[in-house]
Amino acid sequence: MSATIIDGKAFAADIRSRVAEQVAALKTDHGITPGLAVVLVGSDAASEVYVRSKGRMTVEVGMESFEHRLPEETSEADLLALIAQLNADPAVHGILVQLPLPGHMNSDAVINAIDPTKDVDGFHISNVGLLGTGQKAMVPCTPLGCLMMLREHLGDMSGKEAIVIGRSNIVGKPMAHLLLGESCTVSIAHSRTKDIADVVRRADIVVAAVGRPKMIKGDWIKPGATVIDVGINRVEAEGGKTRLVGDVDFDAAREVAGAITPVPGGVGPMTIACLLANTLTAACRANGLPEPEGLTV
Ligand SMILES: Nc1nc(=O)c2c([nH]1)NC[C@@H]1CN(c3ccc(C(=O)N[C@@H](CCC(=O)O)C(=O)O)cc3)C=[N+]21
Ligand SMILES: [Mg+2]
Repeated sequence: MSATIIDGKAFAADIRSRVAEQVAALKTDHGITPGLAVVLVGSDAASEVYVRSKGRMTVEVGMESFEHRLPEETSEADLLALIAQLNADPAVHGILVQLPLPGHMNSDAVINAIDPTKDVDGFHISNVGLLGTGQKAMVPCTPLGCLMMLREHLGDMSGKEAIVIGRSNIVGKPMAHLLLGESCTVSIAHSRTKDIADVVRRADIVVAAVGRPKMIKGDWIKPGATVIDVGINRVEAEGGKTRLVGDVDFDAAREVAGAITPVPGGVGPMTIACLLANTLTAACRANGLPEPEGLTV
């Protein structure tokens, strides 16, 4: 039996159209245009691609896009000064500083300088604390996108065994909190986990976020499990080309799983859609308006 393929690309397009509708209403009813500022320090080729597609989709949903490209050698003080300026700018409702930052910067200090109400990545310690205590937070975009796909596909997740593979602050840890919020029994596996295949085999829900191509094998998957593949790994392909593969061995896992997300076209597009949803949420909250429907946790 072959798994249902969860179409993140189509789901993301649907979320963006719902965001666009609510942005239009915000404009006509309240004269507010949500604005998203993206800051890119240095010129990593992959980062350039993401920043461009974020900028394009921001404009497509009717929001204002502010792009700030700073040279690699920018000082941390100069970056902090830009963040202070964006924090104070009423036209900017969301701020995203593209990670990773150059090695000479203290990323924690930079992220924690963002006004937490504008922190659409949900990486500020105050948003991490709010999520960890079950309070209203800005939720990191990738885990939020994964949760939306899981809810759509599974509905009630109460009592299900969930495993998150990877313990990063960006995906693994916030994902585990979100699954706890759905009343799953949650485990986090990582590079030191013993007998990881057996641990994964118990899970009804698998979220793979390790950043290692095809690490999760087909025979690690419990028959019928739902598999969310967060990995976006660029690997060499035939003819000197490159292609994207996930953290899961897709061809093998799809023969066992009940449902699985593809790479590309799974989690990646959902991440960007959730960034736009978070920016809309931030604009609503900043103006004392109700939360957008169906776009927050
Ligand atoms: N502060 C910060 N926040 C981020 O959210 C953030 C970041 N820094 N740094 C870089 C990573 C990476 N990231 C992606 C988003 C969408 C796709 C995406 O849409 N991928 C497409 C394929 C794109 C392609 O072909 O390269 C897909 O999976 O279908 C990929 C990667 C967000 N990141
Ligand atoms: Mg790890």
